[in-house]
Amino acid sequence: MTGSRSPDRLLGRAGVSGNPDRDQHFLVDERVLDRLPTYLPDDADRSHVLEVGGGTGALTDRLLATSDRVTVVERDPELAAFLETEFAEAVAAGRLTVLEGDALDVDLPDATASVSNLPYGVSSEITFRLLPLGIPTVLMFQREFAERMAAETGTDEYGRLSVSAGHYADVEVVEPVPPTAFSPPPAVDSAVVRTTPRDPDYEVEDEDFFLRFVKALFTQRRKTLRNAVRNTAHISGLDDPDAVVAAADETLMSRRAGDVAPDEFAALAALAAEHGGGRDGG
Ligand SMILES: C[S@@+](CC[C@H](N)C(=O)[O-])C[C@H]1O[C@@H](n2cnc3c(N)ncnc32)[C@H](O)[C@@H]1O
Repeated sequence: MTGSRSPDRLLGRAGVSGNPDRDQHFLVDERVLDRLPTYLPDDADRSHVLEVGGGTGALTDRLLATSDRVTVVERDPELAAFLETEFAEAVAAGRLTVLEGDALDVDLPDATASVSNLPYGVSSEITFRLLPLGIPTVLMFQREFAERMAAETGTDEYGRLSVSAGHYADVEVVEPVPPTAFSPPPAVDSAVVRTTPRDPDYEVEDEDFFLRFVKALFTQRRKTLRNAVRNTAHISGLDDPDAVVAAADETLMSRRAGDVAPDEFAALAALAAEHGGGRDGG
């Protein structure tokens, strides 16, 4: 039977209690666990769902109940072995694959969606592996990170994280989650974020340059873009920042990074790339 395993019993059977030093805070609130898969967009393809950080499988169980196939990545060898045993039936039926390894290194499968209660220590790096896959995701983050990721242009929280995430997807905070929902409880509040992939108005050919360029401009978020482009050329790797400023729209150059939307950054990065951006930055 799937979708009904008690998180407390799973913890007991696995014989673990969670180790914060290993980013292990297990979700024990069954209502939150039950809701997570339902936050995927209605039209999401649930044929192959990726879960990063399987733990003792409380979420894996719910994903098996709501999708055809699940791949779970788990770095802790003991937990990966436990998942194989606990869900042996689903593994044998080809409905569950357990990948033991670091989610930052493993080859990710061609999943159609991801639902994950992420290890917070590496949540940013994992997110920027997932978003370029162009699949819908439901991800648990530290609340402050979630709010910065979903922030609207022009707000105090809007920054490079909002631009980078907003370039790939529409991002919404769908549920705040208190520390008491986890065992052991983390020191911070959490929140669930839904990302729905979008077709950006401007394609970015060199993603690394785009992310570096945005990061550089936000180091000078109170300056006009005109000054920020010039002052941060050494960070972004622009050969000829004056040429970029001259070629760009004058009104855009008079605005500040915090008021510029993701697509406008992408267009500016494309223009910068034509003027030597991305060749030698780092
Ligand atoms: C926050 S717990 C979530 C566990 C479970 N999904 C739940 O909801 O209770 C994060 C899990 O990710 C695992 N983990 C930590 N760092 C990881 C990494 N770099 N790659 C893969 N798994 C990782 C931890 O061992 C832990 O099981």
